[in-house]
Amino acid sequence: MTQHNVCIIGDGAIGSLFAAFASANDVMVYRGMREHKTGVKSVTLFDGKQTSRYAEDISPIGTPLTYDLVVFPLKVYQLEAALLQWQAVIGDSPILLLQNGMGGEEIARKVLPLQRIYQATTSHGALKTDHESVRHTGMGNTLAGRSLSTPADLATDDKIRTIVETAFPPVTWCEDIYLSLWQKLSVNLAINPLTAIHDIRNGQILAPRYTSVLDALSHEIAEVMQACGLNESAETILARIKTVAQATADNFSSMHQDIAHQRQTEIDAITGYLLSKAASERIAVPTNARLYQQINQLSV
Ligand SMILES: NC(=O)C1=CN([C@@H]2O[C@H](COP(=O)(O)OP(=O)(O)OC[C@H]3O[C@@H](n4cnc5c(N)ncnc54)[C@H](OP(=O)(O)O)[C@@H]3O)[C@@H](O)[C@H]2O)C=CC1
Ligand SMILES: CC(C)(CO)C(=O)C(=O)O
Repeated sequence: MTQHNVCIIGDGAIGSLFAAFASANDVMVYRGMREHKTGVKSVTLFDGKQTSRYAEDISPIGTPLTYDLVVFPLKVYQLEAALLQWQAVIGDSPILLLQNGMGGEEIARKVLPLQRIYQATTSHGALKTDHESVRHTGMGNTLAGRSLSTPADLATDDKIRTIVETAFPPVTWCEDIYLSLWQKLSVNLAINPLTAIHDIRNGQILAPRYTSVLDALSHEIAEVMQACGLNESAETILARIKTVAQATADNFSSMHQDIAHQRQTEIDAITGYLLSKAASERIAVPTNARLYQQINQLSV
């Protein structure tokens, strides 16, 4: 059996988790590190096992190599700089964008017009406890698929699917990853800003005082999704938001944590993305616009 090699850019929480899973599943893992950075040395998995094996740390001025897959598990706002920095080293290797929020594909396509681009979003939880350690805080699932702007190629698509399924299980391979990303976005559009603004846990948005804002958000999101050619009703969106809020009731959302720790939020890739789609489709989204403004007021 051929051993696949995967390069993972950065040593963030999710990237380190991906690397730990991949090396435990016999995938050869290279790590794309910023120059002069030593990086994460140990990942504690959900079952308590510790792991961290990298074939090699590579740098953006290293020798170009073709990888079976290069994973970019970064924030959308870090993506353009990272792609520009790493493009010479990764050559024409297929890439996997792994983040919350939208807009990553458009950014990647501008920098790498001919690259094969795959996309993913995960519900695993991972936390960097210090600059050398990452902890797997919640078992999840990863949705992945070929991006809209990448033409189908059965053999390559199958190979990438096998690599992602082997490296980072469990994976749901999506024939329409654009729809799956939008469905995840619809959840983040409600839970993330509301929990950050009101300083509450995810489950608390189910209280009666948030009923009308959830309803308004769901209707606005549905209208924009429908204008983008996606057949989603406000009722389906609202039900999905409530299901995730219930399932993650005790968690603080990533945006809540970003605001609490005075870090840059992902609001531009979440609500900002919806606002830009709404503007081009001439759809009014006042509730989302208000949350966007409130998050920006809270941000550093
Ligand atoms: N953590 C979690 O539990 C979850 C996260 N996600 C999503 O996954 C994405 C990644 O999140 P997360 O892992 O938490 O974020 P992190 O901030 O932990 O990871 C990003 C990493 O990328 C590195 N990086 C950025 N630019 C470059 C570059 N040019 N070259 C090399 N490394 C670079 C950063 O390094 P540096 O610190 O040096 O800038 C950092 O280590 C986000 O969209 C998040 O919303 C989704 C589900 C759960
Ligand atoms: C699904 C949710 C809301 C879970 O906390 C999330 O993705 C996040 O916090 O960014």
